Amino acid sequence: MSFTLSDLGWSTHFAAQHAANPTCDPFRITAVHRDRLIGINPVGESPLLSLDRPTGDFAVGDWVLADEHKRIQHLLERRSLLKRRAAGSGVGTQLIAANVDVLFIVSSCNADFSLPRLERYLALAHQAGCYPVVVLTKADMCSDLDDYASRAQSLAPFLTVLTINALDQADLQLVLSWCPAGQTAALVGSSGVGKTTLANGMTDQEDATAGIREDDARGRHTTTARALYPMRNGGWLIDTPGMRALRLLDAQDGVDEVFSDILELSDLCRFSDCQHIAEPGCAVQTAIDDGALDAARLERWRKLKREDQRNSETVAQSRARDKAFGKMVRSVMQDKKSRKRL
Ligand SMILES: Nc1nc2c(ncn2[C@@H]2O[C@H](COP(=O)(O)OP(=O)(O)OP(=O)(O)O)[C@@H](O)[C@H]2O)c(=O)[nH]1
Ligand SMILES: [Zn+2]
Repeated sequence: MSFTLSDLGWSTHFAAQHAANPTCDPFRITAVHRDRLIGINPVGESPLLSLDRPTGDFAVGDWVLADEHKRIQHLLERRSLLKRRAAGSGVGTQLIAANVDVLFIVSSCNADFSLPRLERYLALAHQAGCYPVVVLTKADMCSDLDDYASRAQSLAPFLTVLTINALDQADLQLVLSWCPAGQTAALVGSSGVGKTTLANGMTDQEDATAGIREDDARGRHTTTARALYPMRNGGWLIDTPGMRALRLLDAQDGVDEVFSDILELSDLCRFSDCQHIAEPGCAVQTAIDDGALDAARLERWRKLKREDQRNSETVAQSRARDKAFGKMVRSVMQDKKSRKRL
């Protein structure tokens, strides 16, 4: 099956960048490996080489320009980027997906439903530059559906909230209609809410699990996991293990956007550095007293900001912390040694 560039999500945003380097061919990245990348274009899918930069600089969904030897010459400016703090103790950034138009934030109409969690994901969507759509699954097993929907809706006036049964074809069509042909979606949400069910329902299941066959360096056929799947309606779905473990990273702007009501109130506080605890003339506390602002929402905002600050700790800060820890360990060891000698 072949796709045109616009089928693959190409737009004037990318065409303008290609115009500056017309001798190169555009490819959309479908998989990122340690030593190479896989790209797709109207001719088909093929391995691409990155000579100047590590493959970790690229994300599934990226558009690149490659020369006739399939060497990547340019990474095109992204429309959106989902990233996370790399696993482990390092402070590196791991790119998760690029050029995602719609982020489906999946939760279910049961115990998983949690406003703080939805807010986190909303902040993430804003930060990345994706359009958020809240999808509440298991509607068929819930008796107070409107209650869940209106609580989610209360997070933002124009937030799109869908309540669906992920096993129902008509409901799947409704979800798909929010990511039309040529657009790219991704799913986030906790374990068990129905992401796999949705992903399978929105894509051609066989195709989604098929992977890519390619020749490795020794000419052997290998099958590698693909991460960009065509959806039934001509849209695309990015699904990677990293996508399932997203945390907030440098999401300050996103957090501020989700809690813009609190920020607007803060502007009215008497003191510009008001902590909204018990200061005189605090507009935030007044709003809580008046019932205009939920105290729990203020608490959630604080928690999210703290978490974000920790996650955004700079390399220097983290090194300093590690150094201080190393020093402490050494002095304890020294202490032990000198005590042994006694
Ligand atoms: N009745 C009903 N069952 C659903 C719905 N969505 C998902 N399920 C079921 O819930 C279970 C979990 O769904 P999954 O799709 O595996 O959830 P997941 O989010 O992919 O979970 P992880 O793979 O752990 O990340 C499965 O048994 C699904 O069949 C729904 O809307 N209605
Ligand atoms: Zn205040």
